[in-house]
Amino acid sequence: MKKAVVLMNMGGPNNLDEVEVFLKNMFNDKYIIGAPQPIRAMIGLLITTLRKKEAKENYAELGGMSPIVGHTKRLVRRLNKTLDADVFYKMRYTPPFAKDVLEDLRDYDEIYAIPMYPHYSSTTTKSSIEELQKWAKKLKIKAKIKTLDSYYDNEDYNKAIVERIKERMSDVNTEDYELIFSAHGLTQRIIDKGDPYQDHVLKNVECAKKELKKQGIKFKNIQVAYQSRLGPVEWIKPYMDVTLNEMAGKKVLVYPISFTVDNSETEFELVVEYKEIADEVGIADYRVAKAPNHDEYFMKTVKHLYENECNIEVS
Ligand SMILES: C=CC1=C(C)c2cc3[nH]c(cc4nc(cc5[nH]c(cc1n2)c(C)c5CCC(=O)O)C(CCC(=O)O)=C4C)c(C)c3C=C
Ligand SMILES: [Fe+2]
Ligand SMILES: [Fe+2]
Repeated sequence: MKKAVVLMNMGGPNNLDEVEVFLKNMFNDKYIIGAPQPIRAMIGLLITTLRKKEAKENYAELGGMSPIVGHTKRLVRRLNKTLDADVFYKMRYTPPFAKDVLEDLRDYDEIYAIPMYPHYSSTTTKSSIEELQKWAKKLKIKAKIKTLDSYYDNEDYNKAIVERIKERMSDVNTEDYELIFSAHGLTQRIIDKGDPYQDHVLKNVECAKKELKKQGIKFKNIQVAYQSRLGPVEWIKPYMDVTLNEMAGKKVLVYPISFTVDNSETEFELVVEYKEIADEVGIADYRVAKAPNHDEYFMKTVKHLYENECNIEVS
């Protein structure tokens, strides 16, 4: 029996020429921009045109590509050494796409598609699974494809979060710090239509708080805020910049709760852009923890998800 694990993520440019491809594909996704065609294409073109120059400059500062690429490849390499399946990854908006990876999986019997999103959202998990399903059908892939919705409450995943917090705070007393769990934002409209993402994020924070307590780690205060707001519409609140503005004179640790793998939203938006706000506001110390990446507890989580939790058959 030939088994493959496919990690599914959003993607990010592999080089500066791919920045436009990334943005175009993202804003052409019906789960990101809900408007029907051709309005969606027009909105997509407008946002891509407005966004691409700054986005390119940001990715240039990150070395000409998204950090998501290297972190994902490293995770795949390490998982390949520990799982009894061959491990691959596919991205939603940049290569390798679902169709590219599925071509390599023609002689496999089972494919375990594991979202790199711990929280379910139509904009991420659903969009990725549907894409995989569509191409599996088109390419007549014989393998059974299995997946799962979310794992924000997995104990090892929450241990990985706490490991990353401990790692960033090893030289200071956590009790002097405010902890902000920063989640990627979503438009309020998507939440109002029933998307469980925010509910899952808040439940994840409760699980992480329990794990911190279990390990005797205390912070001055713990709260949640949402980053990555874009355009003039309402996004879920509180906004990260507003929260930081209330932190003058305080010491702050930010943990990127939406992500299992570091990417431009963590390594650029949180580390560079929000640091500028922190400095302007007069935050006494501003730190950002790493995402789980290849932490041993996260590797254990993926192993567990593959072995026990892929109960949804999609083909
Ligand atoms: C309408 C816009 C967006 C929605 C909705 C959205 C949801 C969403 N995104 C992630 C994870 C990631 N997003 C990333 C980048 C990114 N996201 C948006 C917009 C929306 N995201 C933009 C415009 C960008 C590009 C940033 C830029 O500078 O232009 C990334 C990083 C990719 C990388 O290159 O490293 C991730 C990861 C989640 C989890 C989510 C909803 C739950
Ligand atoms: Fe995003
Ligand atoms: Fe952002």
